[in-house]
Amino acid sequence: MTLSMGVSGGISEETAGTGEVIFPEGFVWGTATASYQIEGAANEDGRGPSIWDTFSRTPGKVFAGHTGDVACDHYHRYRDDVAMMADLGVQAYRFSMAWPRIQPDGSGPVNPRGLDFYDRLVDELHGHGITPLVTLYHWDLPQALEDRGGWTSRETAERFAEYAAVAYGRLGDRIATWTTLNEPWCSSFLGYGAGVHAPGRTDPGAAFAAVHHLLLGHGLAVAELRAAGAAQVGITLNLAPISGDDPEAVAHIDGLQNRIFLDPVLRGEYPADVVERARRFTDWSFVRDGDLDIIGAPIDVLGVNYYSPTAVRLRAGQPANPVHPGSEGIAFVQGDEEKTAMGWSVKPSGLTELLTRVSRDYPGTPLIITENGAAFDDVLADGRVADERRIAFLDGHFRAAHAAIAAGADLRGYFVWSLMDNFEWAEGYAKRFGLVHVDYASQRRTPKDSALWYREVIRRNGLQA
Ligand SMILES: OC[C@@H]1[C@@H](O)[C@H](O)[C@@H](O)c2[nH]c(CCc3ccccc3)c[n+]21
Repeated sequence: MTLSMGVSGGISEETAGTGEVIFPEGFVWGTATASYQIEGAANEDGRGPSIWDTFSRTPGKVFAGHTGDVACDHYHRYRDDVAMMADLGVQAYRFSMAWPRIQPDGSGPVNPRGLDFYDRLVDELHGHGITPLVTLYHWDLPQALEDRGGWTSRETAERFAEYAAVAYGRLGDRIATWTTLNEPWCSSFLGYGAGVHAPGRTDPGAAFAAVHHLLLGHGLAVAELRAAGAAQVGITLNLAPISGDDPEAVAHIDGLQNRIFLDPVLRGEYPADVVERARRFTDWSFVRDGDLDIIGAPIDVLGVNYYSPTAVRLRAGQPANPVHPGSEGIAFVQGDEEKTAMGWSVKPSGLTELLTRVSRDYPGTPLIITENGAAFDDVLADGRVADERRIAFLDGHFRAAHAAIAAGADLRGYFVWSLMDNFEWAEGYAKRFGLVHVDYASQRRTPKDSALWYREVIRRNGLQA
């Protein structure tokens, strides 16, 4: 079953907020994880160091000095984790491959034991009837490449395409859907601009160069995957609806958050307003003739990660937000909506707004929600986690996704972030996004109430009244 399966079947009468909601026949329900966040075994079987191994060891960068050295020990526990997914009725599983397992130095020699792990994982998934969806890059760049400029260097884009070909060569016969990057916005603006993610650089000009080379890597990898016969290729972008009274402020942030990625990938061009505003930080000389044709090569599916909307307003004297270069005078504001443990506003209607906007402005590309979920302060008591807030969060967002489908969005599937609690980047293990609770001392997994609820949603292909 590939995710490009045409959806058929009627849409039940939309009843906002309550009432029965049934998704189209063939809609795919899944869960998502990422290599550095769950695998552990950081120094095992030939894996090389990544920028997150380096960053998490840099004092002050990650909560309490947490690292991904052990994480959920998924590298050793994957069989039980896959069996747990099957028990939860999960139909598809989005995971990422660790480039440093497959090419420890990011180029040249391939580490067969690294490929062997994903071989075993994919066979385990198929053995349980779970469809794999792979992300080739979910932030764990081999450190050796960062030592040579990382994503600010064109060479990294070229090495990424070679890595994609190596991964496809071993697993292309068993993985139908290949997404290249997870959230180039994070890799570039958090990693090279604000410095709050690996590699921890704080240089807006470097961030724009990283944007381009990440996108170029995507395009070069798509060409390799197509040449090798991949059934479905795509990319995952974290996107958000941007609201505010000042059109210029909204356009500025919408440009940096959304259009700087959507336009190249789906239209083969950078948005002119973003290019102009960025000239304070870069001369864009890293863009070469033909690059945008490579980046804009057609894809089969766009992964959308949505968590929370963004609201902005003008505020005199407001310093620039380091994540958004050039955002002087623009304040990021939050309404009085409920907040998650990350401090993010809970606004399901933002998902409907986002999906309908993408469908309207970038028609013709099927969408899948590759991440949506929430961290709450879960409590394990008597072998149970009564995470009612997560159930309410997901219920609301599933209804919002259904409303987008009813409005014409070509949405094919939904992957809840995350299968299990895991290493939440700069927050370490302090934030829990999982449908399944992980006790890191014992590595015991406990499906939360939300996991049991999700099992019923999947069985019903929708929500009860
Ligand atoms: O923060 C929850 C998840 C991460 O665990 C995933 O690895 C990552 O793909 C992901 N992206 C987002 C939205 C963008 C974002 C990420 C991290 C920090 C702030 C914003 C949320 N999440």
